[in-house]
Amino acid sequence: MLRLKNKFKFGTSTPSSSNSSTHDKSESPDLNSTSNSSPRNSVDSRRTISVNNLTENVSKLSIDQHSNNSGGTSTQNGSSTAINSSISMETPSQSASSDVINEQPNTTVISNPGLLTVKIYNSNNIQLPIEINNNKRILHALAINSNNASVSQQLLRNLSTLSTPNEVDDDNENGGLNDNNASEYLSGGIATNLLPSIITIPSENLVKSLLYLTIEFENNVLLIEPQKGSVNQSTWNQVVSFDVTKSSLSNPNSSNGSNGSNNNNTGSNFLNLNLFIRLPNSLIPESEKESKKHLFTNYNSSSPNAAANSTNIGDLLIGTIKLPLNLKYHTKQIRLMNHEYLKFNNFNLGQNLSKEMGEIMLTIEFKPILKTHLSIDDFDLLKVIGKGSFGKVMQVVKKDTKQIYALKTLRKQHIVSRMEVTHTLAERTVLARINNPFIVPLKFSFQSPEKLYLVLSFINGGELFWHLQREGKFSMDRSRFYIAELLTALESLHELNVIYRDLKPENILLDYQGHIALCDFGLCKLNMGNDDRTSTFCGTPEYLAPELLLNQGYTRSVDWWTLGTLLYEMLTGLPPFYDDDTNTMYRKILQNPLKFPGFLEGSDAQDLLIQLLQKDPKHRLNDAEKIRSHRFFKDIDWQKLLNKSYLPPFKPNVENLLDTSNFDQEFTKEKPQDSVVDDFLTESVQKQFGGWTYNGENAFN
Ligand SMILES: Nc1ncnc2c1ncn2[C@@H]1O[C@H](COP(=O)(O)OP(=O)(O)OP(=O)(O)O)[C@@H](O)[C@H]1O
Repeated sequence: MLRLKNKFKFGTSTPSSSNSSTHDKSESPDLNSTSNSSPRNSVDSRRTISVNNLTENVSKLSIDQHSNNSGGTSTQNGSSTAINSSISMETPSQSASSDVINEQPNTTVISNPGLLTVKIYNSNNIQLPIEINNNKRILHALAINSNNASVSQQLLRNLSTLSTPNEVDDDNENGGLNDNNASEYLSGGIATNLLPSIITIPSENLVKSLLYLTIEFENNVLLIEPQKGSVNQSTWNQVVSFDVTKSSLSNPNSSNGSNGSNNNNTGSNFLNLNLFIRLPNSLIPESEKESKKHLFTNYNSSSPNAAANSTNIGDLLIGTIKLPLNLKYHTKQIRLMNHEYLKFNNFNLGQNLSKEMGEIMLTIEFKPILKTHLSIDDFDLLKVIGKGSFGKVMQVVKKDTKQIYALKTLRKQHIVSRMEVTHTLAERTVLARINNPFIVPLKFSFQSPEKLYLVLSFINGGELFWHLQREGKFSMDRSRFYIAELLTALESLHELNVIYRDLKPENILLDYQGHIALCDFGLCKLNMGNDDRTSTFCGTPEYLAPELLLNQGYTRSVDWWTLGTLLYEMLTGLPPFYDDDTNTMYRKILQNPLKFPGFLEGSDAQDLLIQLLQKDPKHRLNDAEKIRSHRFFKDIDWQKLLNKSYLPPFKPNVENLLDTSNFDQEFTKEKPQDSVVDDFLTESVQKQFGGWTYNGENAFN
């Protein structure tokens, strides 16, 4: 059975719309009805239900078409105004709402936002973490594709003298020398030594460079290739830049909890460099493919393509550099590192071994940017990549720094008329506060009189929903990896007293490397302490926890129920109580026992699922630390996970940061434009959006 994606946010259509699904909290599902209101195979079968409960009701807001419009820009008057207006978010009409973080009036501005520039000069002594096949033919092919004629000639000469006629080619039992199989194998470890030290790096369009380096900062990943040289020694001469905003302004060492799990300030404050080699498959011995598979970018892919081509296990990770950056307090341009060599380490060679794999020379500079106001004119619009409930999501490039971002636009009038002001502000507030490596980072937010804009890191590996649909289900290892990253994301939200409430594959993106990036914070509930209860009926039908359906009030425990539901769906292909008929599904969630397919019987996963999918929240595994300690995760080193030091088991097919092939063509073929709208909102309505603008300056400690 397959389900299609929910494209509409349930409950955000206009109240007058016949299709409106906005329920008051008192509106609990009619469990006696058998109406097929959410057919599995209809486009809206995975819809999010968003309901404003009475305390969240902002229905007092109205659009006065006749009043004078002076709002909208009034909040963009500089940093102190931005902070003040952020505090004044709790306007009279929202004073009863608890969906506004109680920010401290005396919060200090801790730094300026700015630009981080990394210059990469050259790398030396790069080693390979595996033995490679002594295959002369492949080395020969690489040599003739080399961009360095003299090195190429030298290698070809060396290769001819290194022939070992005694080595027998698999395809030629006579071992004779002929054009097809001429002594393809070299003796001993010659090829392993030759490759790093002699093979030059092809640079013609036809052949990709053997080496490439990914540089990641706050989930923005850039890929660069060397200009010339050998694998062992190459010249890069590349410059890359990153916008620095809130998450990079905090001290990376300040809040790594004692158990290595407190993660509000981990991960994103580091510059991560990963050096890979595109090693031809025929150079990788089968034994190395098996024993070192975790060093390859697609080691555990369960995709049909990977199965069909099991020899393609991806690129090989040579080593990693993880550099903590403390950019606090720099008000002037500063050089943080000047032509320094940093060592690559490989942490995945087993038994807690970390092996040096060579070095690279860098210069790192930080330059504060004092421009405080952004507008749509600061961006070039590249592609439409999605549609949200209140507007488009576009791939854009920031004109000054050339950084690629996702720009989410939200039309104020739609937000107001659908009574979603509180949820919308909550989304911006959570995104600005949170700092977890598996949550899509907010870089900036700004507004015009008609629209709100969120500038987010552009995550282009596709939705987890899409990958799950394509592959049916995921392997145990792959599911564990995603669930572990999501567990830390939910935990960091809970540490901020935020409930997420809408975990589902549609809201989970995969980044360039295959790590999780949780997005869409439109249903978050703020100021929810450990045992605080709320009662808004919202979420997605398949993922609703029993206590939410019973309308008896619920706590943050609903997020652990949804985590269990998601794990079940990843492992089996469907959520645990799935039914085409929504009300039947609700009844099953409330009444049916949890059933497992045979392959899960007796597994650690089954035990964890039983504990997460307890219908009574009192009996549920409700504590992030306890979940982490469950034996399902026994092999996970959580600090290593937070450091993104595990190579993801599946690498999405992404060419580069501009690549939009993982997005629906329905969107990408649309012309990207910021549509002109003629909405008119009163000053009091504009005031509701006062705290929206964010450029890193109003970061809070
Ligand atoms: N940071 C991002 N990088 C890449 N694509 C993104 C990003 N954010 C959103 N998208 C794409 O845009 C689509 C719509 O975005 P989003 O999920 O935030 O909208 P939505 O679910 O309607 O949001 P809302 O519930 O706030 O209306 C996503 O499904 C995703 O494909």
